[in-house]
Amino acid sequence: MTKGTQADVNPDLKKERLKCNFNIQEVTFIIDGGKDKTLQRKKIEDVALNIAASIDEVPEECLNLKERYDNAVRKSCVYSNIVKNELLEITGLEALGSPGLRRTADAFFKDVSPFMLHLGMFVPTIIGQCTPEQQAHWLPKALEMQIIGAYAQTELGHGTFIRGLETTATYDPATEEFVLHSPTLTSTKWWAGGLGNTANHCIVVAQLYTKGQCHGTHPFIVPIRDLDTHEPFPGVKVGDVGIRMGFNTADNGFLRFNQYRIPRENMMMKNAKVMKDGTYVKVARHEKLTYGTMVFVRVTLVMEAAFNLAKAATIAVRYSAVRRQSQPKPGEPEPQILDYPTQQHKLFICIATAHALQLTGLWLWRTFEAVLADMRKGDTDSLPELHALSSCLKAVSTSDSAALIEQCRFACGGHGYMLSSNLPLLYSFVTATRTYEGDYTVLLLQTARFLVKAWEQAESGKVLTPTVAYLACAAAKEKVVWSDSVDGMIRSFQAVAAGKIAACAENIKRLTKTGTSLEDAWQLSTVRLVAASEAHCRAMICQAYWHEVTRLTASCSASVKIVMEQLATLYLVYWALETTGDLLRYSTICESELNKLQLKYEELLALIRPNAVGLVDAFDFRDEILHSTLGAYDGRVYERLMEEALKSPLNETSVQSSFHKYIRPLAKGKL
Ligand SMILES: CC/C=C\C/C=C\C/C=C\C/C=C\C/C=C\C/C=C\C=C\C(=O)SCCNC(=O)CCNC(=O)[C@H](O)C(C)(C)COP(=O)(O)OP(=O)(O)OC[C@H]1O[C@@H](n2cnc3c(N)ncnc32)[C@H](O)[C@@H]1OP(=O)(O)O
Ligand SMILES: Cc1cc2nc3c(=O)[nH]c(=O)nc-3n(C[C@H](O)[C@H](O)[C@H](O)COP(=O)(O)OP(=O)(O)OC[C@H]3O[C@@H](n4cnc5c(N)ncnc54)[C@H](O)[C@@H]3O)c2cc1C
Repeated sequence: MTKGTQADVNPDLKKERLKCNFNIQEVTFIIDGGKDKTLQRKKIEDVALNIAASIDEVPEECLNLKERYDNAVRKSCVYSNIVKNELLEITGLEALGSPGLRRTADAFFKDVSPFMLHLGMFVPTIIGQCTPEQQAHWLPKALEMQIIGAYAQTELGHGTFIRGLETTATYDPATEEFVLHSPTLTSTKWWAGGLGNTANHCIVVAQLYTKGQCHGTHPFIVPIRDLDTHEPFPGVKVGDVGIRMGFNTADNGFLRFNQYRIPRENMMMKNAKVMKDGTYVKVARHEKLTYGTMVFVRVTLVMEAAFNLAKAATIAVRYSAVRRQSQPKPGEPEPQILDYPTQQHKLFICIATAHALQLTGLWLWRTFEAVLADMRKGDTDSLPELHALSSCLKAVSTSDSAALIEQCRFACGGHGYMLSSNLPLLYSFVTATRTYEGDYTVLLLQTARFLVKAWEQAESGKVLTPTVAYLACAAAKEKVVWSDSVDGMIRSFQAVAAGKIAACAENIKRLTKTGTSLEDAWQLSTVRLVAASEAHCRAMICQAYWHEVTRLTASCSASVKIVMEQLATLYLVYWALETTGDLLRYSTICESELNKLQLKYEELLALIRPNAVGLVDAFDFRDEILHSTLGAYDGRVYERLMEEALKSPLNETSVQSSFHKYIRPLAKGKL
């Protein structure tokens, strides 16, 4: 946070900060995952942001496409040197996934670094899919930036359906090489970040053929450009996919192979090997371990969703404290828009959701680490549950985050539409997360597979894994008794999820009994399955969020415990009100209880109101990271809007050349 002197701060924001009745730093520690994490993050920010402050002479958005890309590469090189020489020194390799690194990256790039996928997927895939010997070869080069990599899985014709990928890698035992080939237009690799112009290496997911047999998709490390000249190698055709809604500095690319050869050792061989003679050897115990990088990234995307939403909430809440509009009481001054309950309704759920996703994301990360530890011992039993968990949480968190960031933009009125508010860019960046790394619907359907199986196990009295244990109680199929206590609301959300899952299972059973194939019965139930999966995910977020708040505030000051619990309760009540139809169907809630719930919601808005600015201050974003005229710590909104407007290239001269060329001749009838 760039606090400046108190004299510079907008008086309304100053008053808001005096109203705040809890210790902001304690909340920051909770959100970061502990005091040590906060201190480490701040240390990283202090190192990196000194340099970031002067990194852009002209605002990114005023450059043309090519200039923006070149500028992003320049900044990426500066930034990766800082990462390599200074930040990794602070925390070791762990820094790659640290919040400090994520945050400081945003100070350098308003959009996205073309190196993001190198650190975000290329390096993690080397760690997850290579043997120790392969890691020893590739990892130091990647970390030293001697090579830059991308992750090319998606093709023009297929993204979701990985088994349908068309690129082939055919083993030739005579030369001990794989021959990579793109047999059709639709087999062209498409979308990989960093691939278009930046990367010289690429992880390519291709159908593996050896001894005339196809063994399904496997990952390969493929050199695509000469390290000195950067020219693509013969047999490689690579380029940019064209202008996108966002991600325009991410360098998303396409890639085609024409009988292109790589050494046998470039197959990533942790989970499967091809021997010199072409014999295929499966090493992994679980069929889907080659999908490991996707699971890893889905897990990280939950906290990524929280992070971006927290930024938008900070911008919109600070702006709403500064902005005054309308005159609800004649003769009185215009109120701060934050005083309108409708504005509170738009914004406090954003703060609460950012907390819910961050705390759930930290819990998911710990679960991921535990599953990874089991897998290192050869035990893959908990992988299906992790896949189900990470799939639905990735889907719901990214979808909620995108929708609420857009809500924050609406909450800022016209000024929210300015690029300088940073809300449009944030939205275009986050809305992509709903699609990449697994589309929303597709991932919810993956979780649904797990849920239907779990329901069948519950019905037959089998022991259930922790995240679906609630289904055992629901097998009685009676409406749950409604209570507006926190536990009561969570039980009701679980009853809704269980009821929906049961209805799906019954529908599938009914259809198959009357002669429909299982595949068709599944398809005919998918609208309900997605809804069931979403309800399960919501119940899980509510439970994890409340559990974490209780655990983490046990040793906090009373005021912090109160404000954290108010927010968590708001989240639960909000979702109860959003899903009243479901509650009426699966719980005993009635009209009077719904009215009581609405009142409780409105009371919570009023209780949170004095702490709203304190709560977003607790996200602890420095101005260099927020990049927003509306959201800076000092609240000098109007001054900043004017300063940014004056930087527009259209203000460089008072008369544009187009006036003399077109408008004047038009007026004189000479055009
Ligand atoms: C200088 C540096 C600057 C900055 C850097 C700083 C910071 C950056 C840090 C952070 C930034 C944040 C993020 C960065 C990361 C990425 C950003 C952008 C890029 C995105 C990249 C991509 O999108 S890569 C491509 C991703 N693609 C997908 O996700 C495809 C989705 N499809 C699938 O996953 C699968 O095809 C499918 C799951 C839908 C179906 O698979 P299929 O093989 O057909 O399986 P099924 O037949 O459906 O199921 C069979 C059983 O297998 C089980 N299953 C499926 N998947 C898994 C799995 N992953 N794990 C375990 N089990 C799995 C499934 O449940 C079935 O089980 P049953 O028991 O039911 O049979
Ligand atoms: C900004 C961005 C960056 C990306 N970066 C990378 C990258 O670095 N590397 C990489 O390999 N890929 C990358 N991707 C690709 C991304 O992973 C895919 O776009 C994503 O997995 C969705 O696949 P698709 O595009 O094939 O969509 P499709 O699967 O064609 O989806 C289209 C529609 O069909 C529906 N649908 C599809 N299958 C089913 C089904 N079985 N049941 C019901 N509905 C279905 C979907 O819900 C969706 O509504 C990126 C994409 C974006 C947008």
